[in-house]
Amino acid sequence: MVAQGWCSSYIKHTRFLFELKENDDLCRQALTSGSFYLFHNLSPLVQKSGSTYHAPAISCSDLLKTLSQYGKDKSTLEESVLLGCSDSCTAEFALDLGKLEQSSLEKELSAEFRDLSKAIVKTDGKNISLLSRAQALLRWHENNQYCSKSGKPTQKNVSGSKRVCSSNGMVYYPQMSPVVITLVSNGNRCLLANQESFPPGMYTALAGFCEIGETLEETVRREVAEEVGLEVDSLRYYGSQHWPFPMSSLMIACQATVKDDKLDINKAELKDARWFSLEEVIEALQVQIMPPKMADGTRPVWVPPRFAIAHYLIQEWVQIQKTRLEEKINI
Ligand SMILES: NC(=O)C1=CN([C@@H]2O[C@H](COP(=O)(O)OP(=O)(O)OC[C@H]3O[C@@H](n4cnc5c(N)ncnc54)[C@H](OP(=O)(O)O)[C@@H]3O)[C@@H](O)[C@H]2O)C=CC1
Ligand SMILES: [Mg+2]
Repeated sequence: MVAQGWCSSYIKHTRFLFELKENDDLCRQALTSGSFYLFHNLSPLVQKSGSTYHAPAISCSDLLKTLSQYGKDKSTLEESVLLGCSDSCTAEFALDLGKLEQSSLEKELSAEFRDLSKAIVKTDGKNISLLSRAQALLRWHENNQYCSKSGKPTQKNVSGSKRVCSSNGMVYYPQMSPVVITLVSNGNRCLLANQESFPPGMYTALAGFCEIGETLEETVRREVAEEVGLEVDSLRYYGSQHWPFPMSSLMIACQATVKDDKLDINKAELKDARWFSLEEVIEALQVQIMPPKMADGTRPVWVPPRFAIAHYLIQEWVQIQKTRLEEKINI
């Protein structure tokens, strides 16, 4: 039985979504009463309110009215992917209208399609995870329209939780690549690195993709050795985050310690890596994103902003250092 009407608990929501994913007819029905987050060639539709962006949820009836202006009908709704549901169990979908003319759509919807990597800085937390998930799912469908074995088209189920090859029945599920992000500390300093591709002045924890067959612990040890030539001594899991750029990754964040502190930087991977004191890290956390150049032409060091798990990993390290210092004073 699908959960009906008002439901508030996490379990009810989860079961409701499970049924929508499994049952095409139910999901088709949910499309006709759902709400929609719209994209245009993977750029989300956002509305500006003050200095922040908000992603509007468009009702099915409003969407159908808009689509009718372009000669489209409710069959277009089936190109959507299921994202989740509201507190009142209204199914939420994402739909990419990239085939329609962007500027006229923006006018019609009184909102703009913005590149997610730029819009994310000004978007509120709940909308960030929703849009990240939506973009990753839409991108995965766009990139997996053919079976890699038969070369024949794959078909999306209604919710978009999988695609099936029309000729050999192979099932494809949306993928994300596991990536470890590790804040290495040698006691009272932590290691932050900068890559050629980063915005100027941005330093962050060491990151690297997991290789096939590796455990997370092995990836952390390998990446730290590969990038800065250090042996990890101890390791602790901190938390995780879905990261949509450039493709979909699951960022797994860890705190690690090393005994040695002599860096041997792999210049093919990193532009720079440095040990930072507690005071330097506190200062970097306070610098705005993309700060202007200083008088000497360089930029102050800054760290990833609040939408990136790296920010919280670095903040946690600061908190631990402060607690240690307080404990020392109290002894
Ligand atoms: N959310 C956050 O707080 C942060 C997120 N990140 C993210 O972490 C990710 C990984 O960091 P990075 O230092 O670049 O990783 P790596 O150190 O693993 O280096 C990237 C290289 O690994 C190769 N690679 C191996 N597997 C993959 C795969 N599945 N997808 C893409 N490339 C792969 C590619 O090499 P080749 O080009 O030779 O194929 C790529 O250039 C980045 O996507 C970055 O955006 C990073 C820091 C903070
Ligand atoms: Mg790396």
